[in-house]
Amino acid sequence: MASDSRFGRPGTVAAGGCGFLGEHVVRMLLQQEPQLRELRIFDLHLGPWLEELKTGPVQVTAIQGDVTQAHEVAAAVAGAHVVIHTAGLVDVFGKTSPETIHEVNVQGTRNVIEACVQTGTRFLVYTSSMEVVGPNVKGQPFYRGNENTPYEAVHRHPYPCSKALAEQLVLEANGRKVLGGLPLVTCALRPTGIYGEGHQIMRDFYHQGLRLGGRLFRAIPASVEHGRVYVGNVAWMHVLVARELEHRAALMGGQVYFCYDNSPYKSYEDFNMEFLGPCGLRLVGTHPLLPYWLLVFLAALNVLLQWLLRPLLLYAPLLNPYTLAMANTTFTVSTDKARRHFGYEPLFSWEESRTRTIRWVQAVEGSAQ
Ligand SMILES: NC(=O)c1ccc[n+]([C@@H]2O[C@H](COP(=O)([O-])OP(=O)(O)OC[C@H]3O[C@@H](n4cnc5c(N)ncnc54)[C@H](O)[C@@H]3O)[C@@H](O)[C@H]2O)c1
Ligand SMILES: C[C@@H](CO)CCC[C@@H](C)[C@H]1CC[C@H]2[C@@H]3[C@H](O)C=C4C[C@@H](O)CC[C@]4(C)[C@H]3CC[C@]12C
Repeated sequence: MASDSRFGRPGTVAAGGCGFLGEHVVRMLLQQEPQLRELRIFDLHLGPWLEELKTGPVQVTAIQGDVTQAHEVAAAVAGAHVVIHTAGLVDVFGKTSPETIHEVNVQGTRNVIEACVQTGTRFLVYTSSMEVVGPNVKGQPFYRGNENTPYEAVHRHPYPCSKALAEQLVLEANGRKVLGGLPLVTCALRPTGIYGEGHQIMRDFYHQGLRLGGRLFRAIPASVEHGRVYVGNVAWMHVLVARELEHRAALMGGQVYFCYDNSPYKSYEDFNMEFLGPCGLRLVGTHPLLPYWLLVFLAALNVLLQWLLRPLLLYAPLLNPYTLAMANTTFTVSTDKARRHFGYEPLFSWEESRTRTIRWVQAVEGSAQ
């Protein structure tokens, strides 16, 4: 099949295309890629919204499959031009075993790479994470750093460990010969905390606020900056990379890029209030209402409760030692590498990202007003 974009781009695979980010990637591809002829959406759980896509000009195929099953991945990837791999298990709450996280995130990514090599797919875009860098186990701040900022990237938690290993596999695969003898071109994108329509944790905070009578209580100092990026801009960056990898293989192959936009630098809680505030919630306190040692104690208690209750039920609250450390450690990026390498500019301004997110929270059932 011709891979010259003048004749239309043959198959694009969106692995994990039914997830929070994946759905935005799929919709962005359909909106912003006039050359797209065929889109395969590969996911363990297919969403009902896929049906509406099947009537458009692009041939959309939904494939229910598991990235841990090499043959299923190979069948989905065969003959495709590019794979955008956003499939993964995002779990920092102890819902899933470390073995399963490793299996899906690391072995799953290995299967995607091998599928590209065996079937002759030349371009692979991988969704990595800021957590490949940090925050590290020492809780050292990463203040407006870029892709070259020195930082001791040491992790113990299964999720960042799996993302780091998978990213390494993807970068090492750059240049491998695929079926037909041409080199594989790979690239990893590292979003910070993504927000926007469909963000489950934002939904959880909103519901928690409603349960607490329209209030949330400050737990993290306002001075701790946490990197956030709008889902539409993350999706746009994936689409641009998928498009440009072919033309700028020498420059972009084997590279990592932080995902960034013009979202403001704020603490995790203050940032959430940009959306939850206009939906009727209030963040109580200018300083943390509980002393840090008590939060550490409660986080440790939650781990104990999770362990004790495991035979009976899954207890996975937002607060645990890892999420507390993440929320309490400054980690923000400031970079223009994506602009320099492939002309990325955010598609959505901060105002638009904010408005869209607020509209979505307002539409989430039940309003505080
Ligand atoms: N959400 C964030 O803030 C954030 C930040 C940085 C990086 N990321 C990365 O972005 C990617 C997408 O994250 P998300 O927030 O959209 O998560 P998500 O859970 O909403 O989406 C992941 C998708 O992968 C699919 N999936 C899971 N296991 C699978 C398997 N075995 N086989 C096939 N599909 C499987 C899920 O069904 C889901 O549709 C992940 O790789 C994650 O590590 C997310
Ligand atoms: C102590 C609580 C008081 O309100 C606040 C807890 C907040 C945490 C639940 C979240 C703080 C930072 C978040 C993570 C961060 O945004 C980046 C991530 C990277 C990505 O690859 C997956 C999601 C996440 C780990 C994200 C998860 C939720 C937080 C830990």
